[in-house]
Amino acid sequence: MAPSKSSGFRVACIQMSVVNDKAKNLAVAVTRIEQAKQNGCTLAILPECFNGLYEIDLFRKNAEVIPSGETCKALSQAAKSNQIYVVGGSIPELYNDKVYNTCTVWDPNGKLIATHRKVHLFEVNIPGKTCYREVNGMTPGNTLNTFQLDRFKVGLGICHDIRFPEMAELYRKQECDMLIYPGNFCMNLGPLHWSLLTRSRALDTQTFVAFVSSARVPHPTYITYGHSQIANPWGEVIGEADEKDTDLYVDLDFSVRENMRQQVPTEKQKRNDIYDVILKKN
Ligand SMILES: O=C(O)CCC(=O)C(=O)O
Repeated sequence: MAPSKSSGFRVACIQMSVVNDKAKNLAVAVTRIEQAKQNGCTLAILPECFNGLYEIDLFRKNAEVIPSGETCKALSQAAKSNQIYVVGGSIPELYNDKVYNTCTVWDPNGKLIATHRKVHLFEVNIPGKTCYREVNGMTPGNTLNTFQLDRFKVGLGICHDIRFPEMAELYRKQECDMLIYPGNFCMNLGPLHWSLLTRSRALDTQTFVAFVSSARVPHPTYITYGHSQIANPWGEVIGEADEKDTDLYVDLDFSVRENMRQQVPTEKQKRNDIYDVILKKN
Protein backbone atom coordinates (compact mmCIF):
# COMPACT_ATOMS: atom_id res chain seq x y z
CA MET A 1 0.00 0.00 0.00
CA ALA A 2 1.26 3.49 -0.85
CA PRO A 3 2.04 5.67 2.23
CA SER A 4 -0.67 8.05 3.50
CA LYS A 5 -0.41 11.47 1.89
CA SER A 6 0.45 13.24 5.13
CA SER A 7 3.59 11.20 5.87
CA GLY A 8 4.92 10.82 2.36
CA PHE A 9 4.36 9.33 -1.07
CA ARG A 10 5.51 6.64 -3.48
CA VAL A 11 8.08 7.53 -6.13
CA ALA A 12 8.91 5.84 -9.42
CA CYS A 13 12.47 6.04 -10.73
CA ILE A 14 12.02 5.19 -14.40
CA GLN A 15 15.23 3.49 -15.52
CA MET A 16 14.34 3.24 -19.20
CA SER A 17 16.61 2.28 -22.10
CA VAL A 18 17.30 5.38 -24.17
CA VAL A 19 17.81 4.83 -27.90
CA ASN A 20 18.63 7.04 -30.85
CA ASP A 21 14.96 7.56 -31.72
CA LYS A 22 13.07 10.36 -30.02
CA ALA A 23 9.58 9.07 -30.85
CA LYS A 24 10.40 5.67 -29.31
CA ASN A 25 11.88 7.24 -26.16
CA LEU A 26 8.80 9.41 -25.68
CA ALA A 27 6.45 6.47 -26.17
CA VAL A 28 8.38 4.43 -23.58
CA ALA A 29 8.44 7.31 -21.09
CA VAL A 30 4.69 7.86 -21.41
CA THR A 31 3.90 4.16 -20.91
CA ARG A 32 6.15 3.94 -17.86
CA ILE A 33 4.56 7.04 -16.31
CA GLU A 34 1.18 5.38 -16.75
CA GLN A 35 2.50 2.21 -15.07
CA ALA A 36 3.89 4.28 -12.20
CA LYS A 37 0.43 5.68 -11.56
CA GLN A 38 -1.11 2.21 -11.72
CA ASN A 39 1.41 1.17 -9.07
CA GLY A 40 0.32 3.90 -6.67
CA CYS A 41 3.03 6.49 -7.34
CA THR A 42 2.51 10.22 -6.75
CA LEU A 43 5.72 11.16 -8.56
CA ALA A 44 7.54 9.69 -11.56
CA ILE A 45 11.15 10.66 -12.32
CA LEU A 46 12.82 10.15 -15.71
CA PRO A 47 16.58 10.07 -16.38
CA GLU A 48 18.89 12.75 -17.79
CA CYS A 49 18.63 13.28 -21.58
CA PHE A 50 15.89 10.66 -21.85
CA ASN A 51 14.63 11.70 -25.28
CA GLY A 52 17.89 10.97 -27.14
CA LEU A 53 21.39 9.59 -26.63
CA TYR A 54 23.76 11.42 -24.29
CA GLU A 55 26.07 12.51 -27.12
CA ILE A 56 27.44 15.97 -27.73
CA ASP A 57 26.78 15.79 -31.47
CA LEU A 58 23.12 14.96 -30.90
CA PHE A 59 22.21 17.62 -28.34
CA ARG A 60 21.31 20.32 -30.86
CA LYS A 61 19.49 17.84 -33.09
CA ASN A 62 17.29 16.70 -30.17
CA ALA A 63 16.88 20.18 -28.69
CA GLU A 64 13.39 21.65 -28.26
CA VAL A 65 11.85 24.87 -27.10
CA ILE A 66 10.31 24.59 -23.62
CA PRO A 67 7.34 24.27 -23.21
CA SER A 68 6.15 24.18 -26.83
CA GLY A 69 8.28 21.21 -28.01
CA GLU A 70 7.02 17.67 -28.55
CA THR A 71 8.67 16.23 -25.42
CA CYS A 72 7.02 18.81 -23.18
CA LYS A 73 3.66 18.18 -24.82
CA ALA A 74 4.02 14.42 -24.21
CA LEU A 75 5.06 14.91 -20.55
CA SER A 76 2.33 17.43 -19.83
CA GLN A 77 -0.28 15.09 -21.29
CA ALA A 78 1.11 12.06 -19.41
CA ALA A 79 1.07 13.98 -16.12
CA LYS A 80 -2.50 15.18 -16.69
CA SER A 81 -4.04 11.97 -17.95
CA ASN A 82 -2.50 9.98 -15.09
CA GLN A 83 -2.92 12.68 -12.41
CA ILE A 84 0.72 12.34 -11.35
CA TYR A 85 3.71 14.65 -10.78
CA VAL A 86 6.44 14.13 -13.38
CA VAL A 87 10.08 15.18 -13.10
CA GLY A 88 10.93 14.99 -16.77
CA GLY A 89 14.56 13.93 -16.41
CA SER A 90 16.23 16.36 -18.74
CA ILE A 91 16.20 17.24 -22.42
CA PRO A 92 18.37 19.50 -24.55
CA GLU A 93 16.54 22.84 -24.49
CA LEU A 94 16.86 25.34 -27.33
CA TYR A 95 16.76 28.93 -26.10
CA ASN A 96 18.14 31.99 -27.95
CA ASP A 97 20.17 29.66 -30.16
CA LYS A 98 21.86 28.14 -27.10
CA VAL A 99 21.34 24.58 -25.89
CA TYR A 100 20.82 23.87 -22.17
CA ASN A 101 20.48 20.53 -20.35
CA THR A 102 17.09 21.20 -18.78
CA CYS A 103 14.76 19.40 -16.40
CA THR A 104 11.02 20.15 -16.55
CA VAL A 105 8.54 19.40 -13.77
CA TRP A 106 4.81 18.84 -14.38
CA ASP A 107 1.98 18.78 -11.87
CA PRO A 108 -1.03 16.42 -12.06
CA ASN A 109 -2.93 19.04 -14.10
CA GLY A 110 -0.21 18.92 -16.73
CA LYS A 111 1.08 22.38 -15.76
CA LEU A 112 4.80 23.19 -15.95
CA ILE A 113 5.71 24.09 -12.35
CA ALA A 114 9.52 24.24 -12.48
CA THR A 115 12.54 24.00 -14.75
CA HIS A 116 16.20 23.49 -13.91
CA ARG A 117 19.08 24.06 -16.30
CA LYS A 118 22.14 21.95 -15.35
CA VAL A 119 24.48 24.30 -13.53
CA HIS A 120 27.67 22.21 -13.50
CA LEU A 121 28.40 20.79 -16.94
CA PHE A 122 30.21 17.45 -17.00
CA GLU A 123 33.89 17.78 -17.73
CA VAL A 124 36.40 15.03 -16.97
CA ASN A 125 39.64 13.90 -18.52
CA ILE A 126 40.72 10.47 -17.35
CA PRO A 127 43.19 9.39 -20.04
CA GLY A 128 42.38 6.04 -21.61
CA LYS A 129 39.05 5.92 -19.82
CA THR A 130 36.62 8.83 -19.99
CA CYS A 131 37.11 12.21 -21.63
CA TYR A 132 33.98 14.29 -21.90
CA ARG A 133 33.41 18.02 -22.33
CA GLU A 134 29.70 18.73 -22.14
CA VAL A 135 30.46 22.40 -22.62
CA ASN A 136 31.14 21.57 -26.29
CA GLY A 137 27.42 21.00 -26.75
CA MET A 138 25.63 22.74 -23.88
CA THR A 139 25.48 26.07 -22.03
CA PRO A 140 25.31 25.99 -18.20
CA GLY A 141 22.32 27.29 -16.26
CA ASN A 142 22.77 29.83 -13.49
CA THR A 143 19.99 29.20 -11.02
CA LEU A 144 18.90 26.77 -8.33
CA ASN A 145 15.32 25.59 -8.62
CA THR A 146 12.73 23.98 -6.38
CA PHE A 147 9.10 22.91 -6.57
CA GLN A 148 6.40 22.06 -4.09
CA LEU A 149 4.79 18.62 -4.03
CA ASP A 150 1.91 18.98 -1.55
CA ARG A 151 3.65 20.00 1.69
CA PHE A 152 7.08 18.78 0.57
CA LYS A 153 9.72 20.99 -1.05
CA VAL A 154 11.98 19.44 -3.66
CA GLY A 155 15.33 20.80 -4.93
CA LEU A 156 16.53 19.99 -8.45
CA GLY A 157 19.95 19.16 -9.89
CA ILE A 158 21.14 17.23 -12.93
CA CYS A 159 23.81 14.53 -12.80
CA HIS A 160 27.22 16.26 -12.33
CA ASP A 161 25.42 18.82 -10.10
CA ILE A 162 25.36 16.09 -7.43
CA ARG A 163 29.14 16.41 -6.99
CA PHE A 164 28.76 19.90 -5.54
CA PRO A 165 27.80 19.82 -1.86
CA GLU A 166 27.49 23.62 -1.76
CA MET A 167 24.51 23.46 -4.12
CA ALA A 168 22.84 20.80 -1.97
CA GLU A 169 23.60 22.84 1.15
CA LEU A 170 21.78 25.82 -0.38
CA TYR A 171 18.75 23.58 -0.97
CA ARG A 172 19.00 22.47 2.67
CA LYS A 173 18.98 26.13 3.67
CA GLN A 174 15.86 26.59 1.55
CA GLU A 175 14.29 23.81 3.65
CA CYS A 176 13.99 21.21 0.92
CA ASP A 177 12.72 17.81 2.03
CA MET A 178 14.04 15.98 -0.99
CA LEU A 179 16.62 16.44 -3.76
CA ILE A 180 16.18 14.93 -7.22
CA TYR A 181 19.00 14.42 -9.69
CA PRO A 182 18.25 12.83 -13.06
CA GLY A 183 21.66 11.46 -14.13
CA ASN A 184 23.77 9.20 -16.34
CA PHE A 185 27.17 8.21 -14.94
CA CYS A 186 29.66 6.26 -17.04
CA MET A 187 31.13 2.86 -16.19
CA ASN A 188 34.44 4.36 -15.05
CA LEU A 189 33.01 6.66 -12.41
CA GLY A 190 29.62 5.13 -11.62
CA PRO A 191 30.75 2.10 -9.60
CA LEU A 192 32.98 4.24 -7.37
CA HIS A 193 30.97 7.43 -6.97
CA TRP A 194 27.26 7.03 -7.82
CA SER A 195 26.04 5.57 -4.56
CA LEU A 196 28.60 7.41 -2.46
CA LEU A 197 27.36 10.73 -3.85
CA THR A 198 23.68 9.81 -3.38
CA ARG A 199 24.28 8.84 0.24
CA SER A 200 26.58 11.79 0.92
CA ARG A 201 24.14 14.43 -0.34
CA ALA A 202 21.33 12.74 1.62
CA LEU A 203 23.37 12.70 4.79
CA ASP A 204 24.78 16.22 4.52
CA THR A 205 21.37 17.72 3.86
CA GLN A 206 19.27 15.28 5.93
CA THR A 207 16.88 14.94 2.99
CA PHE A 208 15.80 12.12 0.70
CA VAL A 209 17.93 12.02 -2.45
CA ALA A 210 16.83 10.34 -5.69
CA PHE A 211 19.50 9.76 -8.34
CA VAL A 212 17.81 8.40 -11.47
CA SER A 213 19.70 6.89 -14.40
CA SER A 214 18.78 5.41 -17.74
CA ALA A 215 19.38 1.67 -18.22
CA ARG A 216 22.69 0.30 -19.45
CA VAL A 217 22.51 -0.25 -23.20
CA PRO A 218 25.28 -1.07 -25.69
CA HIS A 219 26.94 2.15 -26.87
CA PRO A 220 30.29 2.77 -28.60
CA THR A 221 31.51 5.52 -26.27
CA TYR A 222 29.27 6.16 -23.26
CA ILE A 223 28.01 3.12 -21.34
CA THR A 224 25.62 4.14 -18.59
CA TYR A 225 26.06 2.70 -15.10
CA GLY A 226 22.33 2.47 -14.22
CA HIS A 227 21.67 1.75 -10.50
CA SER A 228 18.99 4.38 -9.96
CA GLN A 229 18.57 4.74 -6.25
CA ILE A 230 17.09 6.66 -3.35
CA ALA A 231 18.86 7.36 -0.07
CA ASN A 232 17.09 8.50 3.09
CA PRO A 233 18.22 11.31 5.41
CA TRP A 234 20.34 8.81 7.41
CA GLY A 235 22.35 8.14 4.26
CA GLU A 236 20.86 4.66 3.85
CA VAL A 237 19.99 3.42 0.35
CA ILE A 238 16.32 2.48 0.64
CA GLY A 239 15.84 1.32 -2.94
CA GLU A 240 18.23 0.52 -5.75
CA ALA A 241 17.88 -0.82 -9.29
CA ASP A 242 20.49 -2.92 -11.05
CA GLU A 243 21.71 -1.86 -14.49
CA LYS A 244 18.78 -3.24 -16.47
CA ASP A 245 15.71 -1.62 -17.98
CA THR A 246 13.43 -1.47 -14.95
CA ASP A 247 11.38 0.82 -12.74
CA LEU A 248 12.16 1.30 -9.08
CA TYR A 249 9.22 2.13 -6.79
CA VAL A 250 10.08 3.49 -3.35
CA ASP A 251 7.84 4.66 -0.49
CA LEU A 252 9.12 7.82 1.17
CA ASP A 253 8.15 8.45 4.79
CA PHE A 254 9.12 12.00 5.70
CA SER A 255 8.71 11.37 9.44
CA VAL A 256 12.12 9.69 9.08
CA ARG A 257 13.51 13.09 8.15
CA GLU A 258 11.99 14.74 11.22
CA ASN A 259 13.36 12.01 13.48
CA MET A 260 16.82 12.25 11.98
CA ARG A 261 16.86 16.02 12.36
CA GLN A 262 15.84 15.75 16.02
CA GLN A 263 18.18 12.92 16.90
CA VAL A 264 21.24 14.23 15.01
CA PRO A 265 20.62 18.00 15.05
CA THR A 266 23.55 19.11 12.87
CA GLU A 267 21.42 21.87 11.33
CA LYS A 268 21.31 23.66 14.68
CA GLN A 269 24.99 23.01 15.31
CA LYS A 270 26.32 24.77 12.21
CA ARG A 271 28.89 27.41 13.14
CA ASN A 272 27.79 30.13 10.76
CA ASP A 273 29.77 32.56 12.87
CA ILE A 274 32.94 31.00 11.44
CA TYR A 275 31.86 29.68 7.99
CA ASP A 276 28.90 29.85 5.59
CA VAL A 277 27.68 28.83 2.14
CA ILE A 278 25.82 31.63 0.40
CA LEU A 279 23.75 32.02 -2.74
CA LYS A 280 25.29 34.82 -4.80
CA LYS A 281 22.59 35.08 -7.49
CA ASN A 282 19.40 33.36 -8.61
O1 LIG B 1 30.22 13.44 -12.67
C1 LIG B 1 30.28 12.38 -13.28
O2 LIG B 1 31.10 11.50 -13.03
C2 LIG B 1 29.36 12.07 -14.40
C3 LIG B 1 28.57 13.23 -14.76
C4 LIG B 1 27.77 13.03 -15.96
O3 LIG B 1 27.83 12.02 -16.62
C5 LIG B 1 26.85 14.08 -16.32
O4 LIG B 1 26.86 15.12 -15.69
O5 LIG B 1 26.06 13.87 -17.26
